Amino acid sequence: MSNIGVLGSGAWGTALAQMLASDGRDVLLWTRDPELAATINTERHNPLYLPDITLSDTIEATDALPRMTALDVLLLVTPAQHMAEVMQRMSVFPRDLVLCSKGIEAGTGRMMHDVARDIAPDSAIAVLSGPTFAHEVAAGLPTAVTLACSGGRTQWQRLAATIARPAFRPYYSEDVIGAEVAGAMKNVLAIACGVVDGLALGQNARAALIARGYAEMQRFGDALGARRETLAGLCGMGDLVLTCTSTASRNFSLGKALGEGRELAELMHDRHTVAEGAHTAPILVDLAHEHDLSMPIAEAVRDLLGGSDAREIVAGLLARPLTSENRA
Ligand SMILES: NC(=O)c1ccc[n+]([C@@H]2O[C@H](COP(=O)([O-])OP(=O)(O)OC[C@H]3O[C@@H](n4cnc5c(N)ncnc54)[C@H](O)[C@@H]3O)[C@@H](O)[C@H]2O)c1
Ligand SMILES: O=P(O)(O)OC[C@H](O)CO
Repeated sequence: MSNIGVLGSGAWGTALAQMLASDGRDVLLWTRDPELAATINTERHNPLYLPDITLSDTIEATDALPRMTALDVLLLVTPAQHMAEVMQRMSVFPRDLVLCSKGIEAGTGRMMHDVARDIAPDSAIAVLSGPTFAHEVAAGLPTAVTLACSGGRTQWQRLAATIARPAFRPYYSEDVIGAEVAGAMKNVLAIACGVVDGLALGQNARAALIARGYAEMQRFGDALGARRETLAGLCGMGDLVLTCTSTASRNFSLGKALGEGRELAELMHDRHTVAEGAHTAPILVDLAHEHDLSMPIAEAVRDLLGGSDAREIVAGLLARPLTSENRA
């Protein structure tokens, strides 16, 4: 049986540890906070990020990064902007790294698999992504994800046996870049849909935004070599359906609050949880420009986060010239 660990003890890392431990397996959970490690080990709770779940006895929390090197499989679940700095503090890496964060590194434009390959070139990389609210996974509710394996079927056979549980179904893919494009972009589109909700623009507008946002995802994915069928799957359309329609999404909620007129600085100051789309939107637009792509919804989110007025942004989107639905 593979030794497995999880790097990052926010809501998603903790939920994944709980899911993996649901069959009695030992799971090592790394947290950067020694006090949180002690709380998890003694009280079986993660009070800040997953307060309503009693954690399994077979989860051991640790703040000792060197312990994470001696595993077979390591799930990386830090916020995207912190993955490189945490990985750089490790000198040896497990054979299989499973990337579970959704975002693009600001400043460099690296996707998470680029970061992992740069720092741990000898490990086999997989991406786990899909419609997965942490609290539902932690509660054992049925969930399905894309598991994109750079090491193909051989890696899949190792990982599927390690990660699948009766209520947690990974689906095989080899399209690492597609899974990453989908996961990063859906967060940006969820902010846009939240704004529509905050401005009370209606459900037609939200559906239109999801469909036109999906067209931007396809355009960006084509430029980076993603497969369209990946974007149509769990990690793309599946996660858009979830995140663009629910206030349980941090990205959607952030957009909604902005649409209601709250200030970004105040919203960011008050939060301890991550809304990845806020970090991804500016670099996504930069990358789109590099590839000469039209991505007006991503640009709208970037502008909103930069302080532009939400109603003016919507007016600008609606005033764009009429065009073909299926242009490249
Ligand atoms: N929560 C979900 O439902 C969910 C589901 C799927 C994917 N994800 C993705 O998982 C990733 C982690 O999100 P989350 O929801 O677990 O986070 P979270 O918002 O619950 O918690 C924030 C985490 O960031 C950590 N952190 C803050 N500053 C840090 C630093 N300088 N270095 C390292 N870590 C730092 C905190 O310790 C904490 O663990 C994100 O990319 C997110 O998009 C989340
Ligand atoms: O709360 P969000 O917006 O970060 O979304 C969480 C997950 O990515 C949903 O699949």
